[in-house]
Amino acid sequence: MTRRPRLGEIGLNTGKKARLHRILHTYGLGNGTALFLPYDQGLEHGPRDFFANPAASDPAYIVKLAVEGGFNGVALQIGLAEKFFWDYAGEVPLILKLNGKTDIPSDARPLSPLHATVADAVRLGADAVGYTMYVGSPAQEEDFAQFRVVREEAHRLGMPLIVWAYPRGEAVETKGGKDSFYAVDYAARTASEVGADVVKVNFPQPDKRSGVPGGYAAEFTPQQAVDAVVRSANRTLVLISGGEKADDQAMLEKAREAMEAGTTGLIFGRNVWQRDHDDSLRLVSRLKEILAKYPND
Ligand SMILES: O=C(CO)COP(=O)(O)O
Repeated sequence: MTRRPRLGEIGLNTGKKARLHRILHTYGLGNGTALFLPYDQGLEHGPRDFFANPAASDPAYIVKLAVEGGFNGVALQIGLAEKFFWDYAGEVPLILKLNGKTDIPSDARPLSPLHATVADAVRLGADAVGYTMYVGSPAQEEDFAQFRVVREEAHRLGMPLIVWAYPRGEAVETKGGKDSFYAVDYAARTASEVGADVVKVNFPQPDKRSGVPGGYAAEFTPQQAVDAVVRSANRTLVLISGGEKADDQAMLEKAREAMEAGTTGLIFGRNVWQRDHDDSLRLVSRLKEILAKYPND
């Protein structure tokens, strides 16, 4: 296992350190791990994600679930944060997603435009901001320029910056696919190089190409692949996302492998809220049993 970086050694300014400390050590299990509830799928995928559990289309239901489940944070876009976080402010950390897009246009030139600022996050009492970066997109240059402005503002205001690092674009598809180990590993490295405090990646899948260089060997076990991703992220903390709803056993195994490999935590949305309320909380307790085994100071 790659040793997960400690908060005290990742070069944060005071505001960033205080906020990340609150997220990791005051909320959730308080043991330095994190379980986040993301809720930007209504923008990113549209209403179809709520068909499995219509109650989840109500943001108030989700923010309450984040409090009841003892999450380390709930990730919302500005519109929902302004209307629904107020009732629970202080009870669960807010991660304000600053950019986002729909999946209606073709994915030829993925770029996620900004809808909010770090100053909005401060006003709303957020403990972190989230930025989606499409690594490898033909619009990467614009993305990097947009990100630089956010990074500077986050630094100035002492706000931890979490990058949702998504490999995207035609070039990525010819190099193993967006969820391949090559692409996820590169995205984690990119996020750390450009200044993310925390990076969120999908669980890496085996590379579909044959004859890839040794470092991307297809014989890696899933856990070895995540281990390499954590190493690539170096002093940027790594979160693994849940993805589409899958079998519980498979999800729990994914969570265990990720934590065993040295990730700091999990960001599971659809797998948590695309089921009824009590079932969501049951899965959350099982995920927390896993996190409890990997404390971090
Ligand atoms: O971070 C995420 C979306 O913003 C991950 O969500 P899912 O777990 O639903 O894939």
